Parts: sequence; structure tokens; C-alpha cells
Amino acid sequence: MLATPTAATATIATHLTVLSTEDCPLSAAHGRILRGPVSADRPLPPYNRVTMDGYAVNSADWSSDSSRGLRITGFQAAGMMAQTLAATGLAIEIATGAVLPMGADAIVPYEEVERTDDTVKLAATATCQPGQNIHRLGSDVATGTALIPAGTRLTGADIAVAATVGAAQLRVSARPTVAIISTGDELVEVDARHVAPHQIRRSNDHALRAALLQSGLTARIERFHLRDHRTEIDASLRHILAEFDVVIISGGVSKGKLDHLPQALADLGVTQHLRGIAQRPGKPMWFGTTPRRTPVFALPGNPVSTYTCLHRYVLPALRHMAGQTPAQPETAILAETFKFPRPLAFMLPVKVGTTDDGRNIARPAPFNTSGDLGGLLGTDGFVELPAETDTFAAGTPVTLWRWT
Ligand SMILES: Nc1nc2c(c(=O)[nH]1)N[C@H]1C(S)=C(S)[C@@H](COP(=O)(O)OP(=O)(O)OC[C@H]3O[C@@H](n4cnc5c(N)ncnc54)[C@H](O)[C@@H]3O)O[C@H]1N2
Ligand code: MOO
Repeated sequence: MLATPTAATATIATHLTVLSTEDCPLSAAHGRILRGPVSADRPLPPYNRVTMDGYAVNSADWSSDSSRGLRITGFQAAGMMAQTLAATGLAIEIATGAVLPMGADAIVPYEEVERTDDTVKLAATATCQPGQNIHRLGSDVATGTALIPAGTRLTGADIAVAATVGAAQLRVSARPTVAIISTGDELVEVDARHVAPHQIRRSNDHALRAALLQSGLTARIERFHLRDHRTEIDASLRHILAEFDVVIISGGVSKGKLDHLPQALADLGVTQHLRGIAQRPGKPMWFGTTPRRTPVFALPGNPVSTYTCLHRYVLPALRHMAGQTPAQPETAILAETFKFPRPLAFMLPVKVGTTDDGRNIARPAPFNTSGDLGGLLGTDGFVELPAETDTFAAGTPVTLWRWT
């Protein structure tokens, strides 16, 4: 019996190894998977931080008589050491980002005072409360707080936090080298001078490469083309399996006379863990590992199948290898009722919108056979319809997989 998509995912995961780690300068770490957690080396903010341009005062000076004038004794910019309000009746002109002067407990913005020469008065409509416009020392984060956990895919917000706690180098997952192999005598390169009627331009390898680049999960990606000749396949595969960390093949895995790959892979010592998954498109999907545990994903050659299987199995596997914390599966409600023939699960391309109450809504974009590349244009991903039933009513929540 063929594995369900869920069972196939679990089988793949048990045969994956987690990649090694490396140090990466902060400036190059965006999109990488963090492997060593980042924590606060000091409190945030590290001092009582002034949040408005204006005057630092002792609020008690204005609590009984707000019309009282305070004498300005100096100016303190961000980056200057804290000055001191040496006596009552004084104010220090101050900049956003400065350290709160000693003796001050409130900042009154320029807009709320009237200034004459070196004297400042509170405007009639303004107030002065202790603590106003001060971002308190340590009020965001205490020293030692864990801020970014291992397994995080680093975004700009993470990079900012790492920078502020002085993490100039980050421990991240190494990225694998990936070979993408197209198979088939009918395939020619995109810039072929002459394309005969029985030939087609290779597109799967370009689609796979584009999606992998977009994912940011890989280091080097190289494309290969193998014709349907066993000797050629064997020679090239041996070299590729020895050189690359991950091998992705498209085509040549089905039941045709020239679908040599499963046998060629077996003869080269690759252990088969999956041959076929109970889904459409993508049923002939194959997965195995070499003796040195290089994963080999052989995706069915039909373009919709290839692209779907990449997103459903290969990208999650690469995230797993990188130690990325799995995200909660995304869901969408179906915009229309959809029926399909069981017993295979159906991976249905969809356009995704948003309902008035903020939920994802998936509008089916059925394709005209899994060879229909153009059918994917304008789609945002696919929904996974398990084979438990053959009719999914409009409004049913289903799992959404987005294209990268
Ligand atoms: N007797 C059976 N025949 C087939 C079955 C089956 O169960 N029994 N499964 C069908 C399904 S489903 C699929 S999917 C395909 C998968 O076959 P392969 O993985 O062997 O792929 P190919 O035959 O090599 O190619 C299929 C199709 O895709 C085109 N192709 C392949 N590579 C590329 C590429 N790099 N760029 C663009 N297009 C590509 C190829 O020209 C074929 O048209 O098998 C069914 N048959
Ligand atoms: O299931 Mo195949 O993957 O449709 O063409």
C-alpha cells in the first residue's frame, strides 16, 4: 500500500541528518537558520532612555505651580554622559535617546513648554507627571534573557536584536550543496537554437532552482541533465551522489521502459525508503538515502507534480536538516466545494485571498493534467485534501502550502 502524505513526511524525516553549524557574520545572517541561541548581554534599554526632545525636569518643581519658570542649565545629547539637576528650579535641555539626567524624573517635550531666553515654563494645557517620556532601564528585557531561540529563521527583526546585544557572529546551520538532475531524451536547454516538435525545453530544473534560491536554504545549486541511457545515468549519478549534500531528480521515476532511475539508484547503493505516495499529482515520488546519508528525492517529472512535491516534501526536509523549528501548518477555508476521486489525496493549486474576518480563503485553480505548467500561473500554493472523503464543501478548513 502506498504511504499517505503524512506517513511519507514522517518516513523522510526519520532518514534525515541535521546539518553541521558554522559561524556567520551578522551582516550575512538574514534568512539563515539560527543554531546557537542569542541572549541579552545587558538590560534593554541599557539606561533610562529619554523618548522625546525637550527638557528634563524634576516633576515636583511643577506639581504645585506649573507657571513657575525653570532655569536651563545645559544641553545633553544622546551619547553624552548623564548630567545632574543640581538644585530645585532647574531644567536640562535634552535629546531623544539621551540618558535621563540625575535628579530628573520627567521629560517635557518642546511642544509643551514656553521658553524665554534660559527659562522654560510649562504651557497652560500641558502636564508634567513623574516618569513621563522615559523608557525605563531594563523595562523591555533583563540581562541574560533568551531572546532568539535556536531554530529561528532570521528576519530583519531578529538581526536588529542580535546587533543590539553585540552578536557580531551568529552560529547558524551550514547550507547544503544541491544537485538538480533532469532526466529525459526529450529535454533541451532553454536557449536551444532549434526545438524539434518532439522536444521540449527543460523547465522543472529552473523552477526547482528558483524556488530553492527563494527559500535561502541552500548554498550551491548545480543543474544536470541525464539522457535516458543507463550507462550515462550510472556514471553521472555516481559522481553527483559523491559530491553533493542533497540530490533532487525530476523525471524518470515512473513505470516506463526508460524510467531507469529507481534501479540505477539501487545499483549505486542508494536505499529506497519510499516509492510512491497516495496522492495526485505526485504519486510516483521516490525517496532514498546513500550510505553516507545523502538524501535523494526523485520527483515525478510532470511539472505540476515536481513543483508540488518540492514544496510538500523537499523544502520541509531541508528545513528539518537545517534545524529550523517547524511552523504551525497554515490553514485556509475552501471558497468552493471540490470533489476528487479517492483513494489518492489531492494536492489542489489555489489562489489565496482573505475573508472579511481575516481568514485565508482558497479558490481552487484545477489544472489540466499535471503537465499543465501554465495552470500554476497566478496561484499562491496548494491545499492538501486528504483521501478520507471525496467531497470538500465550501467553507471547510484545509491545510495550505504556499509556494516559496
Ligand atoms: N504506467 C504508468 N505510467 C505512469 C504512471 C503510473 O503510475 N503508471 N504515473 C504517471 C504519473 S502520475 C506521472 S507524474 C509520471 C511521472 O513520470 P516520470 O517521473 O517518470 O517522469 P517522465 O516520464 O520523465 O516525465 C513526465 C513528463 O514530464 C516532463 N518532464 C520531465 N522532466 C522535465 C523537465 N525538467 N522540464 C519540463 N518537463 C519535464 C516529461 O517531458 C514528461 O512529459 O508518469 C506517469 N506515467
Ligand atoms: O500524479 Mo502525476 O504526478 O499526476 O502526473
